[in-house]
Amino acid sequence: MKPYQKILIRECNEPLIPIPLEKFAVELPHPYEKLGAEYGQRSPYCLRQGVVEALEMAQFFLGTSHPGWKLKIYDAYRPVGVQQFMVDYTFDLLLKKHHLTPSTVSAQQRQNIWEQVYQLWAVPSIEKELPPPHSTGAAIDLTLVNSYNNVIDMGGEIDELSERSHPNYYQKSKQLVEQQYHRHRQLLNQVMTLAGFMRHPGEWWHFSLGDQMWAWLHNQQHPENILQARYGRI
Ligand SMILES: C[C@@H](N)C(=O)N[C@H](C)C(=O)O
Ligand SMILES: [Zn+2]
Repeated sequence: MKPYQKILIRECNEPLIPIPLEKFAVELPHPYEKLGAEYGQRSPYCLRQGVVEALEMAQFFLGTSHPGWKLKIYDAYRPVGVQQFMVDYTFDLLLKKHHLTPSTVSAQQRQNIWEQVYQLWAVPSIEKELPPPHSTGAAIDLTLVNSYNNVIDMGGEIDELSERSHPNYYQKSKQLVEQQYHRHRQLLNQVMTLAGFMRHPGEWWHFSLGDQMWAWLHNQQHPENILQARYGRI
């Protein structure tokens, strides 16, 4: 169990609604659907109503400092079944990367690979108190595009299993290009934070508002004003 999963959830029953995609840039086709993940009737481009409103606010803040730039949505709502699919997919990917198969992998190697998987992905738990963040409709993975719709280089890909995914990976770099990556990560964080989101401490692209991770991160910064989560699994 991760520390943020100790946060109590007081479900507010706000609806999951479609993100108005015409206002944003969007990764299409959806990266996990492309891999074969099945979403049923719900689109991955949905979020809780209050989260969609905050996202629109973040986009507004971005446009005021960087005219024409947009948030580029990579992933949002993710049913637990898709979380399971992506966890299994990542495990298989790592097996292949190490030239292993299910029949040749040792118990120790298997455990090391699972540890790597869960460094990046939340556990696909179906327990109500332990929802994977994206299954609450309160988490989003995203990046930035400029006014020519070119994706801004953040010095790493979304979902990359490497040290570069850490938000401050380039913070102390002396290289100009890497300082620029850091500034772009900061810009994304700044507009999202202004709108009320909190960034995942290990992933520059993952933000949430109102879920357990958001409340936990908020409470670390504001121990005088302890919050609970308002969005559980949906
Ligand atoms: C891996 C990335 N897309 C992501 O969303 N990670 C978080 C921790 C998750 O799985 O909820
Ligand atoms: Zn995420």
